Amino acid sequence: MAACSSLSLSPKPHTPLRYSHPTKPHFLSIRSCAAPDPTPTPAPAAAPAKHRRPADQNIREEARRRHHSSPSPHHNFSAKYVPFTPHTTSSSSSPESYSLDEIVYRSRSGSLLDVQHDLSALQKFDGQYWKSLFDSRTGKTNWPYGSGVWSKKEWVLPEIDSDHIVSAFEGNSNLFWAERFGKETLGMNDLWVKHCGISHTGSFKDLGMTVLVSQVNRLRKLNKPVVGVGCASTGDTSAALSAYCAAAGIPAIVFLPANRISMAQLVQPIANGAFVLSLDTDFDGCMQLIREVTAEVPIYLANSLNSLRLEGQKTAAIEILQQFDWEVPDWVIVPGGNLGNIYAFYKGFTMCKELGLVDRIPRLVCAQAANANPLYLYYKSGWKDFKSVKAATTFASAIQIGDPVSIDRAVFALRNSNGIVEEATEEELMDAMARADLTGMFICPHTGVALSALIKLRNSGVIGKNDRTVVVSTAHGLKFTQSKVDYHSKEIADMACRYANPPVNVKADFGSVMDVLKKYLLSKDRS
Ligand SMILES: Cc1ncc(COP(=O)(O)O)c(C=O)c1O
Ligand SMILES: N[C@@H](CCOP(=O)(O)O)C(=O)O
Repeated sequence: MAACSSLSLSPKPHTPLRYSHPTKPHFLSIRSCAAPDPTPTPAPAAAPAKHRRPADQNIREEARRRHHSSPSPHHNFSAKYVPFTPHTTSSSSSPESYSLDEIVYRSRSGSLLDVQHDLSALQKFDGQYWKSLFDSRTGKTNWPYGSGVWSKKEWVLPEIDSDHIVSAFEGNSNLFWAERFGKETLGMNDLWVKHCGISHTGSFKDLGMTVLVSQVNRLRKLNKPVVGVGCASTGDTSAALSAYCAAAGIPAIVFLPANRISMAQLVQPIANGAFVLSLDTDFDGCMQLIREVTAEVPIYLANSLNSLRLEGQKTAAIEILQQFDWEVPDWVIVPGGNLGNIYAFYKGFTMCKELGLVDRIPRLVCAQAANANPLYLYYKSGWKDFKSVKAATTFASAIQIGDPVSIDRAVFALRNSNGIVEEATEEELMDAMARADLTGMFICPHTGVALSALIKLRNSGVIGKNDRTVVVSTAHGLKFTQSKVDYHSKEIADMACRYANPPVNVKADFGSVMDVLKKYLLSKDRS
């Protein structure tokens, strides 16, 4: 029932909805209409273009020139890898550390790593300084600061040369005021959806991938042995990795669980020229394999096990604060799978507090699909008994993960933010997605999971009606259209699909059209 696909790229055999297409001219005929006129009238003499760069210059070179003429005063900011432990704080010192130019994913004891910034160097500047700096860069075309991630470069990868950065000017995503959904579904007036999926490859993964691929680009320039970059994926990490690697001319290798990701996700790495392996296993099996392969071959590991990714993802949290003019929301709800993102949000909020931009952090909620809920079960056990699960099929296919690599990071983030874990059944997440869409959004099933968590916490009174709440939307709904087609066709076993809105088949004559239209308008009149 979940969004499935096969590598053959053959159309799905069963297409429940039949929308009729108006007859379109063949694309060749459109092209011939637009063919250049053999005797074009001469264009009027163009006015001299203002602010145009000479043909041999670009924004990267401008940044390089700016840097040479006035080198950045921030040269003493630095960051390194330290082992992640539940007691790691941004200022604790560890005897074990690694340069970010080393290729290392785990500590000597096998724990995860964390990127630790030199907080005392950053603290030489007050909160107001950082706010003004970030605000001054937002949404511009200056390389690389126009990116929502690189506008926070000093807090992300302070030492990388801007010239090595691979960016699509990601971030700066819409913080959408969910006015109608908030009011009609939950009686809330301050509900927001952070649309991280309205982005370069259609998910929040772009935020971390620009950082990881930029660092790989640097490593290759430093002649480190990196022949390519690889990941296991449920479809979004692979899309982001492939796009950024294609932009940089670096080989990308992606391991995908066969028939478990959407067609739109599958075609992304294919189109971007990645080496795509479709494996007869689930995501956890792909993850195991990529870890074994990257231990043998100099392929750099791009999953969030690699803490570099989280440095980019944390900027979404900083961006939310920035968008609220540095006022802290009460709640932030994040759908969780491999569990890197919930920690990234915690880290972004915490850095803003430690560096004096805000005085508290929001409470975090991690939302899981009930069919893939190891964190939820752990939370319910009072954090006593973690067991990985065999993740079952879910419409929220990108979080169909039973053995999350960042489990320790997630627990740390939730404990330190007075956080909560919720879960959503298939029916709950699909209904929540449909209800949000009916108020003008077009969200993915994972965002449906987060909205279901919100509905539960609001109904139980944990989240108050005036609480400022942000739901993080992690991918674009257009990547998951099959789930919406299934829902609106009411073709899902054991699901009422209460908010389905199937098209009406009607005879193509005026009388028949008027009959159904009148009925529809009357029903609207009564509602
Ligand atoms: C669309 C989408 N939402 C949510 C998640 C969960 O993020 P994380 O794995 O960091 O928990 C993922 C990937 O896992 C995803 O692709
Ligand atoms: N949803 C992810 C799963 C892998 O997560 P990652 O953050 O560890 O790369 C995907 O799209 O692959």
